[in-house]
Amino acid sequence: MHFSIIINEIAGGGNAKVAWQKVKARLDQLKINYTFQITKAADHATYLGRKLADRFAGSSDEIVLVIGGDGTLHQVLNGLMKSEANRKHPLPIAYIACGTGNDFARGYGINLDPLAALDQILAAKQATLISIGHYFEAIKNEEGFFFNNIGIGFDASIVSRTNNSKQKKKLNHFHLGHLSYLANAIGALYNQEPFELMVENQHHRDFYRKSYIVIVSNHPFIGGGFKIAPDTSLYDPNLELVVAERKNWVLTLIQLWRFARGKLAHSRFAHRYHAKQLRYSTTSLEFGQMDGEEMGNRFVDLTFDTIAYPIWEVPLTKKEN
Ligand SMILES: Nc1ncnc2c1ncn2[C@@H]1O[C@H](COP(=O)(O)OP(=O)(O)OP(=O)(O)O)[C@@H](O)[C@H]1O
Repeated sequence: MHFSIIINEIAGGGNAKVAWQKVKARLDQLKINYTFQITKAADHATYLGRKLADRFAGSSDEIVLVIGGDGTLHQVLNGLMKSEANRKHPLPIAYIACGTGNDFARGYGINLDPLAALDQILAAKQATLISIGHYFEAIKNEEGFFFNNIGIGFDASIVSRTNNSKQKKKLNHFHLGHLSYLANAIGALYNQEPFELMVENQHHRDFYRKSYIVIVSNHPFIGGGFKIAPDTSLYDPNLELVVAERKNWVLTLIQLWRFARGKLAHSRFAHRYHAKQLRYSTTSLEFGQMDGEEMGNRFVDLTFDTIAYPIWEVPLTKKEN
């Protein structure tokens, strides 16, 4: 078995660099066969993923190991999936989570200690098939894949603020990335105007005039551990869409309180869709995020479904997680 490793050393405010030193020492000690590349710029991981797929897709003894945060994982996946060969015979991905939010690690069951995560990878005898999100955006004619979630509006505005805040680095140092998310949520509230949304689910259309939380999830967690979609999992081929409308401050505060406690989806203050295929569109420019990566300010007409993807890592049991 050979591991092609992609490392984003700046993930988690530098956590990934420290993790990589430990992992490298262990790999050398165990005489594991590997090569590695360190990302040199934003989005470089997409390019590296594409190159690996071009070279190795279809090979049965090649694993792509990602060391970084959810954003790096997202980029590597999308780089790999740019290759037709990888779509037919996907290279398994292994992951050591060293980011700020680490939502995929929570959703899958990956120890946040890098050496313990490496043990989970080395213990795997076969790949575990999970469900990942696939989207097509009709206005810009773009498609891609996501492990965690895609959000527009409020959530994306938080991501943009969190990614650009100095506070993130500080809180990250104390492993409190989710607090940074929460702090920026308050700031985002002041700037986020509600917007019109059309949701299509099995030929039925719903219209929301004042939506502000619109999140499609592939597993329960967002923003460093908030449970936005408690009823879906990486083994469920369905996605979960949660829409919340902004009507007045009292309702907004109740919604956010429920969001923070992981209880928004099941409350009467939100609308929830659980389906294998979904579509939604906006009529105004809105910020978007995918797996914590910014999509920019744009109109969207998004169609979603899921596909299976192999992960080379023994998941933690519910008790261990
Ligand atoms: N050498 C580099 N210089 C600048 N940016 C980089 C470099 N390598 C990667 N990046 C960027 O770093 C960003 C953050 O990476 P990532 O999302 O993995 O970490 P994080 O934000 O700390 O974690 P999480 O997404 O789990 O909260 C990505 O958008 C990626 O494009």
